Amino acid sequence: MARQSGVGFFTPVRGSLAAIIGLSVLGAAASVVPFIAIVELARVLLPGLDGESVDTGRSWAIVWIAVGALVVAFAGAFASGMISHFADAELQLSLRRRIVAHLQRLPLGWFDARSSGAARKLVESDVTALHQLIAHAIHDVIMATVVPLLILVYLFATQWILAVAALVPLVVTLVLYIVMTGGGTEKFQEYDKATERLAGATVEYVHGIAVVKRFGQVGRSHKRYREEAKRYVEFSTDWTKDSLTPMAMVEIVTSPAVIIVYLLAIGVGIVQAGWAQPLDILPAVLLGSGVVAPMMALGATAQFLRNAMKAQGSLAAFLALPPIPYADRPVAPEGHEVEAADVCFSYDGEHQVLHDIAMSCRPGTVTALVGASGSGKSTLARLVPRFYDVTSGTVSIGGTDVRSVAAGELYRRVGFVFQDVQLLRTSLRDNIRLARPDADDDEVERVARIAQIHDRILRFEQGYDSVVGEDANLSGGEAQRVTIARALLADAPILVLDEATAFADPDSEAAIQKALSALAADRTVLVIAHRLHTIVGVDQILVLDGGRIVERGTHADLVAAGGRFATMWRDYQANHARTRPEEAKA
Ligand SMILES: Nc1ncnc2c1ncn2[C@@H]1O[C@H](COP(=O)(O)OP(=O)(O)OP(=O)(O)O)[C@@H](O)[C@H]1O
Repeated sequence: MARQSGVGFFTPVRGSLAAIIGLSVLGAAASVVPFIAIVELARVLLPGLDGESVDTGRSWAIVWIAVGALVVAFAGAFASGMISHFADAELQLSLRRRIVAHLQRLPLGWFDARSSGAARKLVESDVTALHQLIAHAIHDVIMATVVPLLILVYLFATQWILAVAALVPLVVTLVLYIVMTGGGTEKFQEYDKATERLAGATVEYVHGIAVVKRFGQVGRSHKRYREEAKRYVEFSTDWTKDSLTPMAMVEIVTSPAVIIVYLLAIGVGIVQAGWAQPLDILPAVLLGSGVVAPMMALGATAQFLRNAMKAQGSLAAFLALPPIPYADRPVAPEGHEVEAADVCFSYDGEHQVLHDIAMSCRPGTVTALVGASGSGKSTLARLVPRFYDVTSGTVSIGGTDVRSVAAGELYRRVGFVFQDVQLLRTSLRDNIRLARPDADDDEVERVARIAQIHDRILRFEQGYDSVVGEDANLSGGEAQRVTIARALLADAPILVLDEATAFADPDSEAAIQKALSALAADRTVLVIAHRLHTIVGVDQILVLDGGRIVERGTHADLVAAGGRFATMWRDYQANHARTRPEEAKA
């Protein structure tokens, strides 16, 4: 499937590719002609040494043909180089557009499960890797095949024994290459793996340095890095050692001087044997080294080609990801009730993460999802804004299946604030009014006040015009309050919230709680609750365990029932009486 969608990659530059191939073949062919011309010129001029008359007209014709061929060779190489760079730019643009268009059609969950680095790698590195293929490799490969082929045809036409002799260095080189690369792709795969492992260990070492230092594990992490570096060096050394002798042999058999002397020796032999005229040696001496030389230039190209193939594979796999389907005839929801009926869900089609979920969240109420880590709270919450589609059953808003609601309509109705806060590298003002770019400054400030972030913003020199990541470096809790302000301004009637735990310094946490309460007023709210004191007053609590709702009711109901929630609450209070007495009492 991945392969199929890769087929269309080059469609926008098909014409240019044909031109590149045509011009490269022409240039390659023309580059051989001057050498043939020298041989032919020798045939015309050398008899003159013996006092015979020389056909000057023919001599000049040959010279002009050689000059013309040189011009064509240079022009062909220049034009194909130019077209290939234009085609490369065009291909990169078209691919980047396809990637971005496809990104927009993917389920939001795809982004959730990946860092932004994954998308960046596709758009930047993988697309750039194709540059070498279009801009250089096609021309190089054509030169490396057409030139030797034409030379061999010419040599066979003039003196077949020398033609066979000229083939020998090529065959020897190919055999030596096979020996050096350990019989094909295996060694390269091993090399790739060693490089990847070393890169992984390096990243882990550099990124994790703060954490490992904190836990006194520097030695361990450093050890892994050292081991991988050692393994890499050992692999490279072994490989180099194994290929040292064949590499030296390749250098020798492909050296033009060696080839010329070798062909001269054979030439002298066959002239002595009376199988050829002295002039018949000239073509092989002049052109013989050209059989293997262009092939040698392919060495560096091969590595770029492998990268390009890999990039093409990952781009094809990405473009083959199924987009989220939207209804041809969207239905507008009537009301803001959120319901789930018989919902089952699996990320991978094998392990079911949610089982037979039924829930109903009425407008103007707050529903809290609680449960152990991994019980499925985030997954269930993410089904409402269609980060993923249910495997079976339905999630609906206002009585309409979310799959039947138009994308824009769905995001207008369902706001979400998750913990992995995403702020854009633009002004705080624009970050807040992302969903409503027409909102005026007063409105932006109003929501920022409610979200408890206004004062903090004013403390930046540029205030609301501070650019995130440049003028304004926000803490996790502050960033989350900016996204709360954004959600307030977007004014979606349904809200899915992930209560912050990651940024739980007491001041920030209290501010976030206040901001969240403001956000919740008059909406249908589904909140993933981690700290139970914050949900004492909510309208209903759904307790999840292993992807099932095992209890539901108000806080008082559930505590009175003495079931799982009651135990959670007791444990929570016991823990927090020690750490945060004011919360436990709440
Ligand atoms: N993107 C994903 N791909 C595959 N499996 C996933 C993905 N996200 C979560 N899971 C799995 O689904 C199950 C439910 O995870 P989920 O994040 O919904 O639980 P949770 O109750 O929200 O946990 P936490 O409180 O730790 O956030 C877990 O077993 C988790 O490993």
